[in-house]
Amino acid sequence: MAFNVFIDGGAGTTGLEIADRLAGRPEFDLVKLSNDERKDAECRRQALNFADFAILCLPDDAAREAVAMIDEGSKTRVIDASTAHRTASGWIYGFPEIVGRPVVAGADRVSNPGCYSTGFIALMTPLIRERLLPREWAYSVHAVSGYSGGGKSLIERFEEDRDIAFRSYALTLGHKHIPEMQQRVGLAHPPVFSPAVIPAHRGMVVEVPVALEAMRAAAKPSQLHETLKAYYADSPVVEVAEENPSELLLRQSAEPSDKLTLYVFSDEAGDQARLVAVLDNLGKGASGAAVQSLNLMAGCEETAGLRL
Ligand SMILES: NC(=O)C1=CN([C@@H]2O[C@H](COP(=O)(O)OP(=O)(O)OC[C@H]3O[C@@H](n4cnc5c(N)ncnc54)[C@H](OP(=O)(O)O)[C@@H]3O)[C@@H](O)[C@H]2O)C=CC1
Ligand SMILES: CC(=O)N[C@@H](CCC(=O)OP(=O)(O)O)C(=O)O
Repeated sequence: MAFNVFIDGGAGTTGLEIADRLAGRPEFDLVKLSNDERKDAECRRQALNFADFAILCLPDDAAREAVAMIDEGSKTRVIDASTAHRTASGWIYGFPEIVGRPVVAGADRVSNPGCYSTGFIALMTPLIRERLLPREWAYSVHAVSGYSGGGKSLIERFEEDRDIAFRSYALTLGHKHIPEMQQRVGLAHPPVFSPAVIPAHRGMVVEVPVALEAMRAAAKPSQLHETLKAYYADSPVVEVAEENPSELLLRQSAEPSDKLTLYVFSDEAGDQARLVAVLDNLGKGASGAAVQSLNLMAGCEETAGLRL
């Protein structure tokens, strides 16, 4: 028998991409609300309680409201794509490579990682756990995202104003992904985060520069690379590049992808490195990650429906 899946916010950017990845999957039946019903509280409440799985693709407040609509003792299991529950107790962080596949598989409340956080956490967690980089350092993170990362409103803005070549933002600091970056990696200080948007629909580069010599790190870049490679050796989604290209490009024509690729670039002496994650903000950064968690929770093959 198929599982009933309700995507609350299913008409939005993340929701539509999740539906695409579930299309043609006999294990899942989508519970659909009409355009008139999709924001009606009673229709949503019924769908949320009827579903085996509710995937929330909503702004944070609406995601909190949706969780509150689920009756106590209801069988509904939740995957929340918003920021609302990423550091909340009682929620499992939906990053199977980091928290463990069985942990996600057995969870009833899963919070999907933020897109930028996905790149940062993937790069940093193995290296901090192995004590190759210090927890106490004040790290910086630089990133660019395709404009679909800002949902329908940012898509509209970039598609109307074709003159924007680059948009740096979060200039008062304190971006909403910082708490999950710090907490999940276990850092002593919040990283300084500088995100930007480029005129491409999708795609993301997240970079952490590490001054290995200055921070007296216990490792050279080759060890960082080997450690990441060993950590993700059994992952069908995360790959660690064997060869370093001379440049990294995001393409405006990029197709959806659920892969996450990690690089370690360094100088010849090995005193400095640039740790870089390349992903699709709508893939492993959002919808692909949600489907990966759903697969594990439903007992399906981890990568079913993913674009790898
Ligand atoms: N886009 C991305 O790359 C990523 C997004 N996310 C997160 O996923 C969530 C969804 O984002 P995204 O898909 O980009 O956003 P969109 O703005 O594209 O979609 C949000 C959808 O939610 C609907 N909605 C808003 N309020 C309500 C409500 N009260 N009841 C029912 N539906 C509602 C909107 O309706 P309407 O169509 O009428 O506006 C819209 O369809 C957000 O929390 C976002 O931060 C996470 C990682 C990456
Ligand atoms: C380009 C852009 O605007 N990106 C979004 C983050 C996208 C994402 O990961 O969303 P959530 O953390 O909300 O789930 C932002 O910086 O707010």
